[in-house]
Amino acid sequence: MNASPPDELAIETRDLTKIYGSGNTEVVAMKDASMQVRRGEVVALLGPSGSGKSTFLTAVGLINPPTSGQVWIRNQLVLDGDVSHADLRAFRRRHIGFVFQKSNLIPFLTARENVQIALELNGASSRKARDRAMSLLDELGVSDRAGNRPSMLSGGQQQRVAVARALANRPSVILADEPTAALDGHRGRQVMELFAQVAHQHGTGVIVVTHDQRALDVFDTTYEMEDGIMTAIDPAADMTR
Ligand SMILES: Nc1ncnc2c1ncn2[C@@H]1O[C@H](COP(=O)(O)OP(=O)(O)OP(=O)(O)O)[C@@H](O)[C@H]1O
Repeated sequence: MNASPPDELAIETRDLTKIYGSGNTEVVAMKDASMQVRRGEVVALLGPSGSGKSTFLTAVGLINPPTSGQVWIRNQLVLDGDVSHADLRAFRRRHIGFVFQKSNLIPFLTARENVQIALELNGASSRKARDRAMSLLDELGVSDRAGNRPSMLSGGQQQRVAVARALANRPSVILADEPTAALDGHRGRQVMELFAQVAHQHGTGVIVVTHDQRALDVFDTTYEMEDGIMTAIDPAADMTR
């Protein structure tokens, strides 16, 4: 399924710095944050509240550009400081899937329709979108809930549908912001394992911001942020720098 060279980078950030405000109110939320994520690699990003994790994730997600530094996606320079080198909306839709703390599914659509609409918004015909939505739900173990609305699903099932939706357009990268915060330990671990499985199978680079230390063995690499400074805490990460 992954026809690209195995060491191709899904995402790379070079020296991302974000400064909010100026003068007395200046906050350096992120300083020279550099990360490389290979296709198929799953990365955890840890750090206390206010350490800059969301600032990093929203910069990588092309939502909140850095003050300086570069974001590369699939070896293409996309952001250099706040200067865009691509149509960010189109690029985001094509290359990035998001998973949030709560599943953010559309409440009046069924599980299948929630996945299908992501595909249709990207130009797929309704028949193709429907077939792919069903096959993703099947892969994620929730096809039996395809016809149910989110309120009929458990938290873990909702997150599985959210992962299916994030994968729908075959993104290069999935960014997940505390996706297991609303789940108990067992279900949280299952969702983390799912990220690893989909990353490996689809060749997707995954970055998961988490406070959950219990499932860290699922990740290929772990980074930590503290006061805006990001450090790789897995020795293997040094190989990629
Ligand atoms: N829009 C903003 N304006 C000014 N300061 C901000 C803004 N957004 C974030 N900050 C500050 O930047 C720093 C990093 O915040 P950020 O939200 O990235 O941290 P975080 O690690 O994601 O925290 P949490 O785990 O609580 O979500 C904090 O000091 C925060 O107060």
